[in-house]
Amino acid sequence: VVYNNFSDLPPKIYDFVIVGGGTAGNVVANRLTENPKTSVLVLEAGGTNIDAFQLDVPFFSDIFKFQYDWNFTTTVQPGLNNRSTFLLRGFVLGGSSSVNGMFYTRGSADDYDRWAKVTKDDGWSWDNLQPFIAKNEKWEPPADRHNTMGQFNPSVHSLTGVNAVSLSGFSQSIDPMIFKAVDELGGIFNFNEDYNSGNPLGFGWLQSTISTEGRRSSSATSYLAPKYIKRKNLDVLLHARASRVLPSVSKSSSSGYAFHTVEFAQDLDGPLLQVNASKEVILSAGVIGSPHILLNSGIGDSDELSKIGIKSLVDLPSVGKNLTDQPVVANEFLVNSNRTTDDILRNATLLNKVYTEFNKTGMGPLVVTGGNQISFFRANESLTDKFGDPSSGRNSPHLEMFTGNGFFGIPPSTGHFLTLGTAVVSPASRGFLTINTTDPFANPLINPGYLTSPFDIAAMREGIRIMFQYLSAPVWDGYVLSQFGDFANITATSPDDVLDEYIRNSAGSSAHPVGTAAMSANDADYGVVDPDLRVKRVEGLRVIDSSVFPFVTSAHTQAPTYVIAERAAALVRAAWV
Ligand SMILES: Cc1cc2nc3c(=O)[nH]c(=O)nc-3n(C[C@H](O)[C@H](O)[C@H](O)COP(=O)(O)OP(=O)(O)OC[C@H]3O[C@@H](n4cnc5c(N)ncnc54)[C@H](O)[C@@H]3O)c2cc1C
Repeated sequence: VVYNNFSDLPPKIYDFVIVGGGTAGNVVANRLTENPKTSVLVLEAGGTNIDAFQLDVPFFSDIFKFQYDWNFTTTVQPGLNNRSTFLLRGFVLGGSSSVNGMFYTRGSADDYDRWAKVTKDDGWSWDNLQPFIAKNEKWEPPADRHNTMGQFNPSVHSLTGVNAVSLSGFSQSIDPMIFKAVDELGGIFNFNEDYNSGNPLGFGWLQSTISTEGRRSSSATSYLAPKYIKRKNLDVLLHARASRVLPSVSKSSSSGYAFHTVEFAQDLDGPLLQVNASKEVILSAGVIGSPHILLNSGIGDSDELSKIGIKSLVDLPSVGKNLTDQPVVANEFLVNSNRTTDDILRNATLLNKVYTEFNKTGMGPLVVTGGNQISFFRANESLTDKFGDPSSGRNSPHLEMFTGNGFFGIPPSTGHFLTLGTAVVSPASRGFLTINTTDPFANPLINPGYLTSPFDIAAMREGIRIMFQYLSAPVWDGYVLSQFGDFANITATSPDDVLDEYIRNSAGSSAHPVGTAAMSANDADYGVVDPDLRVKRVEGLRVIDSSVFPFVTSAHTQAPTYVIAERAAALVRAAWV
């Protein structure tokens, strides 16, 4: 049952209280309540009262996201020519899965094998996670029911999971050109039938968390679908923003503390309320929310906490550290075509027409998120020889290039565009999150650390040069007219300092931050949670969300977050249920 007011909740002690009804939190809530004897309360800071138009229509996910995100203050970024940047997060039931770009990318097999190695838990390896990938994914035909033969490998997909995944349901005018260029060029531009097989390198058809009806599949629409949310043992309280977890005495934990109580507020000026969990509190408030709650609660670097007047209960210096995001640059080209997505956003009559089509049929240009392809590349060995290799292995990319059949974001008033975005998906840079006040509802301070490692800026330069190499394919002659904006004077042979200036003026977040409450081996002297995602040195508290990634996967982060949540739910069930 979904509640808006604490006073309406039934007077009972829940077995588990999950903080955050986002991507991971809803998976855990769903799986734990499969057992009718287990009761779960989810506390979600956001609501559900967001315009369904903008939540459901795939095309708008990246355009209107700013309206729904909790724009945390970030410190000015020295690496980005002193610009401030925002880290976007979903602030609504479903969390970031309700507002994200819906790309479904698992990363490479090596990414997970590295997790297994650093945690000394083989359960996190690619092979051992396959059942959890399958429990999450429900492969569906694309909205336009086109023939998908050769566009994906069915043997690496699951038809039986909860969260819908499909290929693009609308073919775009540039699709044939994208793959013609691949044929013309060969080499690193090889066609990859399925980048989700564990070997992502090359060019493939994009897979997205979109249903056959052309709708967004978020953790709210899938894991909290009506058949699940009606369970008597599953309650969700909206507009409930947790401030702290509160300690009690523990005889079994090395810190002497257990955390079974969550303090929260429904109205930031209103009273602080409390709920208890008889078994565990699970933090699933995301890469910003979870470490923020830990720090507010006195769990973090004891020196840093003491300095701002917070009583340190558990000295875990890794809380908030290791923040890893993937910097991205959207490179814009003016093109000789009016069959791009730009006019949809500029012409109200056209938008109305395609929206009516979408509403009636679940088809048309609104069932794509901008582009239909994705590609992944290794950086040249000279870079990894010089700076070391931050990737997880030889089959893992350092770079992504995505294609957009139009401008990335709101287009200028004239012109038709092709976007070729470049991102460093295996970055070496690390940022951090901290707090500077005892007010638990003040925004945390975030420094994403983009491009602070020399590898990352060199890799981004290489990504841009790879993009120019790709555009040298004959198929683009006559289609691409010129370059746009700050990018206008950049060439493949621009000197490094010119490229660096462009990159530092243009790069931003790909919205994939992870790692601020990272898992590590039981005997490691760093890390925040153990391989079972229990907060180290305390009793009764786990973190299950994207903050536990020890390293970012070399791709977008929702699929791995779902996989973490599926396995974590099984670990919790094994411990208790
Ligand atoms: C705009 C955007 C675009 C993206 N595009 C893609 C993409 O195309 N493909 C991809 O794979 N990944 C994408 N991502 C990243 C991906 O969606 C996230 O990595 C993933 O969803 C994170 O899941 P999570 O469970 O860690 O956190 P979230 O899903 O963000 O869930 C956290 C939840 O906790 C709630 N919360 C936070 N603080 C509190 C508190 N104090 N008390 C109570 N509740 C709280 C939030 O409201 C939220 O519901 C994108 C993300 C964004 C924001």
